[in-house]
Amino acid sequence: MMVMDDDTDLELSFTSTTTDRTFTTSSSARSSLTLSFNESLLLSTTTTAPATTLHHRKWDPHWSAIKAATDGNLHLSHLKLVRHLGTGNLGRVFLCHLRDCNSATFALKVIDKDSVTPKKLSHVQMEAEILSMLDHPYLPTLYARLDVSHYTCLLIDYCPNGDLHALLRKQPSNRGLPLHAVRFFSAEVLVALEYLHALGVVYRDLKPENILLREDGHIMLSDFDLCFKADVVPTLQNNRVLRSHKKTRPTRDRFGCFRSVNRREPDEEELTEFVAEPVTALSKSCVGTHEYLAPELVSGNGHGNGVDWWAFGILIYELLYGVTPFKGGSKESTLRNIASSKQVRCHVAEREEEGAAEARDLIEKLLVKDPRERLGCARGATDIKRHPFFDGIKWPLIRNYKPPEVRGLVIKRTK
Ligand SMILES: Nc1ncnc2c1ncn2[C@@H]1O[C@H](COP(=O)(O)OP(=O)(O)OP(=O)(O)O)[C@@H](O)[C@H]1O
Repeated sequence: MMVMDDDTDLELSFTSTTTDRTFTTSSSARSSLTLSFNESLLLSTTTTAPATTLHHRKWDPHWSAIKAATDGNLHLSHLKLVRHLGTGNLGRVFLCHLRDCNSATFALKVIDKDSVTPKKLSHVQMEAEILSMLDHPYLPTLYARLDVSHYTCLLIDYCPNGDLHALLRKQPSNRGLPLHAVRFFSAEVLVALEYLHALGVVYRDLKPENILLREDGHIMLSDFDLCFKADVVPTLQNNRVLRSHKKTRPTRDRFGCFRSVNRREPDEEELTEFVAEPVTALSKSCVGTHEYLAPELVSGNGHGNGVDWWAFGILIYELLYGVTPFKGGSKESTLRNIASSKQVRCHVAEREEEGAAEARDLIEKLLVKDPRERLGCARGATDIKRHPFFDGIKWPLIRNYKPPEVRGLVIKRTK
């Protein structure tokens, strides 16, 4: 790869490999492309910047750096490309920073619209549209969309800590992450999915590769090209819930003996809860990554919000055990395993840490073949958050939790 950063021209050329991790990808051929932006192209840039004043991260120094460097109107010429970070289905991603401020780093996703199929072009539109809607700490901020000639460039947050897939591979004997880390990362993913679903966005591509890690160790979900949008009607629902799932105590039977099985305290309370779940979402296009596809996606008879909750179950499983539960010797056999699955059993070597039984129970409730019976499908994250695996998490404070210390994760602590 070669990167040239002249003050007037941005030019780079590289050889890259397209990936075929997703179901929609057919090509795994190497592609060699040259990108060059000359003066006339730079002048013809159309910049679409989201309304910064409304953004919850308006205090973010990235916004003020952009404002200071550009008078608010960002062009490609304001950016200095540093290196190629990776190549995806749609385009290439570069690390860059503002020419006038090298501490303000970003990721620039560059899509050559002339080199993608009409179907992939619709994925580009979807990704740009979804990104422009997002305003959440676990999701990327779209600082600008730059349309230059036949290129669309999306300027988003840069995550220097890689992704959860790479982090998993750094664990001893590929045995999964420590349980407290699984709990932390899956709780953050749950909150990100909750937000997406509240916007009516079904994500459809949950997997460790798409969970990037920010400098501070918190997650950032990426890749929105396979999403679909649906209607969502937020409601307030009254629900009877147990005060605490762990409140059990031995009870005496009528002969005065202690029963061997603990019974739950009937300690219920009525709660009014906010539910915003796209329960009527329906799509028939089969997209996603094989090992993460829900049975209804594999059968192709239509699917909705439930595919994300299934994938959430696969994710927790993979983070815990280092493998996915239905993986076969080939993509076809993986799909067969998913289609024939009745009820998943966590058969891999048991983990003994505290909380492992709760994790297994949650996985089993998420990996239910019938989406109507699957945890999360009816009331979304509201029900999943209440599962004993997440007991003790103070959800409104989760953004302030300290990320776990995990081998291979270097966290920059803020003072
Ligand atoms: N914001 C980011 N910060 C750091 N690295 C990133 C960022 N976004 C993408 N990358 C890197 O660039 C690579 C390509 O990302 P991209 O989102 O284009 O495709 P992808 O993750 O391979 O998914 P897909 O092909 O399904 O769209 C990723 O694998 C990742 O390594």
